[in-house]
Amino acid sequence: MTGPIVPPPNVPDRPAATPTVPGPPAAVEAAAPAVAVAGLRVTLGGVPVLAGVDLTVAAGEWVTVIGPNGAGKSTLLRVVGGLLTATAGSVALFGTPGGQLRRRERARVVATVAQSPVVPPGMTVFDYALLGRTPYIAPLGRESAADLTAVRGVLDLLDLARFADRALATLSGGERQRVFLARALAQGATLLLLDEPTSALDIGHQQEVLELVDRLRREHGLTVLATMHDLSVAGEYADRLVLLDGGRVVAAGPPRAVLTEELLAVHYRARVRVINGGHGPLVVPVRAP
Ligand SMILES: Nc1ncnc2c1ncn2[C@@H]1O[C@H](COP(=O)(O)OP(=O)(O)OP(=O)(O)O)[C@@H](O)[C@H]1O
Repeated sequence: MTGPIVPPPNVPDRPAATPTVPGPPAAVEAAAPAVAVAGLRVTLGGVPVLAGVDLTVAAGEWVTVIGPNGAGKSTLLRVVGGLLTATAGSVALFGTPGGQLRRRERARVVATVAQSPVVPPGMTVFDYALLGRTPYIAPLGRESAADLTAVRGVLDLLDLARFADRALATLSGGERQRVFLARALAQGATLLLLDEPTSALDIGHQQEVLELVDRLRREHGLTVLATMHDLSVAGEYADRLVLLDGGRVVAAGPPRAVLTEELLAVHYRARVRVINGGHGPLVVPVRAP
């Protein structure tokens, strides 16, 4: 990305839910956590995937869920984003029970970048990012000039303007991953759910994208709930890490408390060295002697 980073036009100025969200008065909403998950259980195909998860994310906070393959990280994000219904337990977004949010209202509050979103065949990059504006467009209506401006702004922000007219399917994996994020930012939601958002990005674009998200968080009150496999990067950007294993939270706290050689040996069966980094611990895999 070149040039100054500017926020997309529809990212709200404050972290609390927008007036479109039903529920308690604004003063109460502002104090409510962005995400409050309690006793969450999910059973899929007869298998317990989440086995009683509690999780709170404060408004404006960045929390990253880590854990080995199959731990339940994506499932947790899907439930928080309203894409999957829990077997038991509760989810509230900015103080409003998730079940009370209608689809359009939810889309103004929470935007999800899934691991492998479905790409409609033949759709251009611009039109895909424009899908993020759906919650603001009346049924059977057309997008407004403000919607088009918002999409252009987000594509500029993510260094994607030159791809605007290209079919999304013709982009590289990393370029496409930035387009998925563009659609989520165009949505202007206050809560961003990022499931492995940088897994296909080169190290430079990885830093640019995460710095951009962090800047939007600091300057515009975005709340971020992410999953990541790169533990060093997870620790550098998150205020808190939540370590999930077997559908349960087994550790949670600041990166220094969670990224320890002992915990990573037990839960990832990994041999690592943890060293001090600028913003958080750095996790270096080491071979057996
Ligand atoms: N529809 C389903 N039926 C049965 N099991 C499922 C279903 N969907 C997911 N699972 C299982 O639930 C578990 C958790 O999956 P999930 O994708 O949440 O894990 P994850 O922590 O995100 O993993 P990864 O790091 O590999 O992306 C896995 O063991 C997965 O096989």
